[in-house]
Amino acid sequence: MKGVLLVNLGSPDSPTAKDVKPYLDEFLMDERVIDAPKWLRNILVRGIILQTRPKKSAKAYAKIWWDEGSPLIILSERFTEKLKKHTKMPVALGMRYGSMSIKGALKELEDQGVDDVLLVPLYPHYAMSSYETVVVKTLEDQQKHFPKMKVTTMPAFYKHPDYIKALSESIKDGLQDFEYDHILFSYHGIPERHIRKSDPTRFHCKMDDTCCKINSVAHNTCYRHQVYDTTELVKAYLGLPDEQVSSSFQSRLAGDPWLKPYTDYEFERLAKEGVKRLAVITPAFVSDCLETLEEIAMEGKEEFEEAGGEHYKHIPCLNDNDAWVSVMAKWVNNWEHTGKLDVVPVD
Ligand SMILES: C=CC1=C(C)c2cc3[nH]c(cc4nc(cc5[nH]c(cc1n2)c(C)c5CCC(=O)O)C(CCC(=O)O)=C4C)c(C)c3C=C
Ligand SMILES: [Fe+2]
Ligand SMILES: [Fe+2]
Repeated sequence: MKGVLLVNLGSPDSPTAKDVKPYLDEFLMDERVIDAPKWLRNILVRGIILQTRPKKSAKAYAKIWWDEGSPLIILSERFTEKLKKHTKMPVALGMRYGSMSIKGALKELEDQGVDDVLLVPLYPHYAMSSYETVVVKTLEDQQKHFPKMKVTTMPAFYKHPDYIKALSESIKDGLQDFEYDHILFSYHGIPERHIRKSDPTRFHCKMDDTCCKINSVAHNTCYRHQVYDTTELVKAYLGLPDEQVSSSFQSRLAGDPWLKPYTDYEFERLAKEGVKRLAVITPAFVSDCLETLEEIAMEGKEEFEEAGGEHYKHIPCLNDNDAWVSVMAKWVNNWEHTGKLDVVPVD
């Protein structure tokens, strides 16, 4: 029997340093997130980052935590429950890190008689630290614990017309009561090195727009290329003028160069250039989470206003938006009936 496995990133069990520490340990010790050799990762993560970060992160989590729990978990669960109503297949939700494991979700599917699984990483774009690590971990767990199961993976859907339409319409709704001078598309950042590592040709990605205009297989795994595609397609769908839209990258850690421009610098630049009314959207995330609710909706607002901006609005992620649930239902039901995944045309 066929079934669907949705996987998102995960959250700590509570917004306390005690629970944030093991969660961050699992997250940052992932070789696809901090891609240093294991001995160096140990020093960087356990010897340096985890000495101070859990306390700081717990404070940030406490600012956005809901009575029911982590927003990312609750919103992913709401999406899952709605999707279940649109498909006859069993649907389970797992998280890459934390206690809602992928293995547990696979077991839930197995208990319902599922032996043919459609894995849906809940990320629109391919990055080794998000999409790829979900696929690798799911296949590892499947081979180790459910060897008779078959797993098929949904490709990154960053430019699928159905996704672009749902995202654009949700942005339009979010902007109904907000007159903006500028819309900033703020994507989660990654180290530039990850882009080079994910380039199968080794030479294509130049970290600028010149490479993106030349068709290449590299784009199938290029996070930078894919996020700029999302921005351009939403811009075209909504008929937004070039000069009122830009993209940037948030949430970097200290050390390596990460994808630029950096979101916090953009808040300052835009305000200094006279933007008074700024709308920010965060399409690297399908569910609101720490990075959108704290870093963008709270910290970003302060940074923009301190630099001279006057009105600021964070547009929510797709979360359990009905049109988005219908799109996912269309894709998974199409796979159930035809075995095909008409998701993203590759370059
Ligand atoms: C090397 C560090 C990190 C990389 C690379 C990275 C990529 C990446 N992350 C997401 C999505 C999310 N990240 C979230 C939180 C978060 N991310 C990092 C580090 C890297 N992420 C850290 C240390 C944290 C924890 C919080 C903190 O201490 O600041 C979240 C939020 C989780 C939640 O519970 O709400 C999401 C979602 C993507 C999509 C991505 C690559 C494209
Ligand atoms: Fe992250
Ligand atoms: Fe490119």
